[in-house]
Order: sequence, then C-alpha cells, then structure tokens
Amino acid sequence: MTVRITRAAAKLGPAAPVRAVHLGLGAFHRSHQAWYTACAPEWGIAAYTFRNTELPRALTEQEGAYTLRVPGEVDAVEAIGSISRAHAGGEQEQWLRDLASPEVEVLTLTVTEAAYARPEPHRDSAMGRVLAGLRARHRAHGAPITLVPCDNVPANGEVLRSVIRAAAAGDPAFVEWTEAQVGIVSTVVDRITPAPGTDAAEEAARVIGFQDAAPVVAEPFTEWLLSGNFTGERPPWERRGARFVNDIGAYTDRKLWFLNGAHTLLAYAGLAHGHRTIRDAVRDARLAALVQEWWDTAARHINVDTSEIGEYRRNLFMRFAARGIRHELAQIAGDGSQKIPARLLPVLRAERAAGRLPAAVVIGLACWLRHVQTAEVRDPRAAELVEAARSREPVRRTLIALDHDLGTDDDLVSAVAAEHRTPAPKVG
Ligand SMILES: NC(=O)c1ccc[n+]([C@@H]2O[C@H](COP(=O)([O-])OP(=O)(O)OC[C@H]3O[C@@H](n4cnc5c(N)ncnc54)[C@H](O)[C@@H]3O)[C@@H](O)[C@H]2O)c1
Ligand SMILES: O=P(O)(O)OC[C@@H](O)[C@@H](O)[C@H](O)[C@H](O)CO
Repeated sequence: MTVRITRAAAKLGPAAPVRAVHLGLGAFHRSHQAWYTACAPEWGIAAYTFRNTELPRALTEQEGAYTLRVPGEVDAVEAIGSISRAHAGGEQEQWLRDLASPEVEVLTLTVTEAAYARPEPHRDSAMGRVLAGLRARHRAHGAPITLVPCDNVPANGEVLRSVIRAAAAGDPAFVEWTEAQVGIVSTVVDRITPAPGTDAAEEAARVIGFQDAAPVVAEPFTEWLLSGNFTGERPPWERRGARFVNDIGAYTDRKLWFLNGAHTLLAYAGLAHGHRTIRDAVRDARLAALVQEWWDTAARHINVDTSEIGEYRRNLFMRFAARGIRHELAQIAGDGSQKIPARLLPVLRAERAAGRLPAAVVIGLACWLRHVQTAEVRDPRAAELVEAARSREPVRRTLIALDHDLGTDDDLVSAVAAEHRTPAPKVG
C-alpha cells in the first residue's frame, strides 16, 4: 500500500514561517509560484483558495506537501514543501491575521481574469478580500507589503493598482498608505498546468509512489517575468530563473497573443472539430494551419525581434503537442468574454486599422459564437452572451457585447457571419 505524502515521508524540512500569502490556491499556484518559492526554505506560504474547502483540507492533512510531476521521456517528480499552511477562502479571520502579520511581506494572486474588477459592497470577491486584508494591515501597523498578481491579464499590476485606488477612494489615510507602502508589480507568468483530471491521485500514486490528494502535473517549460518595485523583502525567485525586467509590455503581448491567443482559437475551433485537448487539436493539420495563420498575423504587430518570435513559435508549437499534458479545450473555453479581449482583440484592432480582416480571428470569433450558442457556457457574463447569441441578430449583438466598436464594424460582422454559416471552420 502506498504511503500518504507528508513532510517527513517526502524528506522535506519542517514548514517555514509564513512570510508570503497567496490567494487562489489552484493548480497553477502549485506548479509555479510555490515551485519558485521552494528554492528558499526560509519562506513559507499561507495559501488560500477562493471557495474550495477540499483542497486545503487535503493539503493540511499532508502538512502542505504535494508532488509536482513533469512528464518527459522519464517523468520528473518533485515534492514541494513551500506551502506551510493551506486555508479555505472562508477562513476570514485567519486571512485578516495573515495579511496584518508584519512577518508577511508578499501577497501573490491567481484569481482568474474575471476577478480583477472593483469590489461591490456586500458581495464577496477576490478584490474585496484583498482590500479587507490591506485595511487590516493598515490599521494594525502599516508595514509595507508587495502584491504580485499572476493572472493572464495585460499590465496586471497596473490593473490591480487601479482597482485598489478606486476602492480606497474616500479614505485619504488609507489611500496615502497604499500609495507609499503597498508595492504592486506586473508579471508575465507561463507554465502550462492543466486542471488535474479525476484520475490524478491514482496516477500520482502509480508514478510517484505516494498517495497525494493534491498532485499537480505541468510542462517542463516555466517563465516568470516581473516588473516594478518590492517595498520589502521577497523570496529569491531568480534562483529558479525568474527575471526582473524594466519594460514588460512586449513580453506580455508575446505571451498573451501567441500562447494564450492560440489556446483560445484552438479551444473554440478545436471543439467545433470534435477534439478534446490542445495536443489533439494541434495534431489536426487544419487547426495547426489556423495557429500558424494567427501567429503570422500577430507577428505583424509585436514589438519583439523577428528571429526571437520565430524561435518562440517553434517552441510553443512543441509545447502544445507535448505528450503527457492533457489540457482540455473545454477548460480553456471558459470565460471567453474575459479572455478574448486580451488575447485576440488588440491584434484584430490593429489589423482593422490597417484595413485588413484577419482570417484567423474571424474564424475564432465565429467558433466562439457557435460555442456560446450550443455549449454549456461558463462565463461571468454567460446570461447576457447567451441571450445575444440566440437573438435574431446573433453576430452583431454578441460582438457588441464583446466590444461595441467591433460590433458596429459592418465588414467584420459580415465576415464573422459568413464564417459562422459554415458547418465547421474553413481552415487549412
Ligand atoms: N493553469 C495555467 O496553465 C496557468 C498559467 C498561467 C497563468 N494562469 C493563471 O492562473 C489562474 C488560475 O489558474 P489555475 O490553473 O490555478 O486554475 P484553478 O481552477 O486550479 O484555480 C483557480 C483559483 O482561482 C479561484 N477563483 C476562481 N474564480 C475566482 C473568482 N471569481 N474570484 C476569485 N478567485 C477565483 C479558484 O477558487 C482557485 O483557487 C488562471 O485564471 C490564469 O489567469 C494559469
Ligand atoms: O488559465 P486561463 O483560464 O487564463 O487560460 C487557459 C490557458 O490558456 C492558460 O492556462 C495557459 O495554459 C497558460 O497561460 C500557460 O502559461
């Protein structure tokens, strides 16, 4: 019988004192920020889910320990011990205590794109919790802290700063403190980490030799770029390759347009062609051609050296096709209204300004529309989108819901409508 993973069983040291807090304990935090932090045994993380109670319970039983499996010719398996405590999001008193703790100097976030909105009064939200934590810290002593958003949101630090500014307005002392003592950096984060499948624990026991109720599987590639100033100390993430850069804009476009944009296209076009995973989709020559077409289009607008982009594209294609990473298209297809604007629309706008109608985006939008019309839509704006997509003017109204100017662009509306009438995307 396999043994349940614990710190002692995995030969990890004792849990480190908590000096970092994380909100959004999911698969990506475990494969990325917690992995980077594991290089510094003196930094422990208190990690909070948003609502999930099962995962923190499992991690608590395992003393925070879990395994990261990286498939390859031979699977690499690493036991990670940087999570010192795991909590359910509902543990509000503990959350406020942790954020008010002077020992805590860093708060990382992976809360999904949709969460970066100004909190509404009396409604629980990730931003509401961040604000409550910062207020508790300000009241307690006001020691500096740095926030590190790690979601696929362009200029995520600036977005977070503007949400905090707007929510803090009306309390001048708090505003002054957040401006002076709350550092916020922007990041580009990358490591393909699918949601663990239902067989993840069984697979972990077979490959890893431990019973692990919180295993995670991720690709070998990982990247973390950070830009901005920390107001206090931080874990030495550069030991594992994190890079601190002055200008993060071009890196953001490269990641969000080339990787995430292709993911979003593959999700909707791949589902339309009957595929289930990214690997299946890119092995279909028609969809591989769609990705290349999208990358040719995006390359016209990116401020990165052409040869560097060529290499990035080649590596990306291999990452998409890698064995052992089962990234479900249905997972990526969720929250389209939050993802398409960052991943496809900047390039579409630039193409429209140049008088062109980019075929890959037209196909992507038509497939997204079909998805909204026919699938079970997981999106914070699902009700509104489904109503528009099933109306008498589905293309125009759904595009208007996405972006008013695009929905009033008659040539674009006609092109998406023509594509939408075809039974499956005309690619390849
Ligand atoms: N998985 C990846 O490959 C990957 C790579 C780069 C960046 N990211 C970023 O990390 C985020 C999380 O990815 P994941 O794979 O860990 O997903 P996940 O589903 O495993 O975890 C998501 C976490 O966010 C919380 N959450 C969900 N909706 C929320 C909301 N509205 N408000 C606050 N919290 C919410 C969940 O409870 C959970 O703790 C993504 O949305 C993305 O922005 C993921
Ligand atoms: O995690 P999401 O839902 O924002 O997007 C789905 C994927 O495109 C994304 O997780 C990528 O795999 C990731 O961004 C790779 O670093």
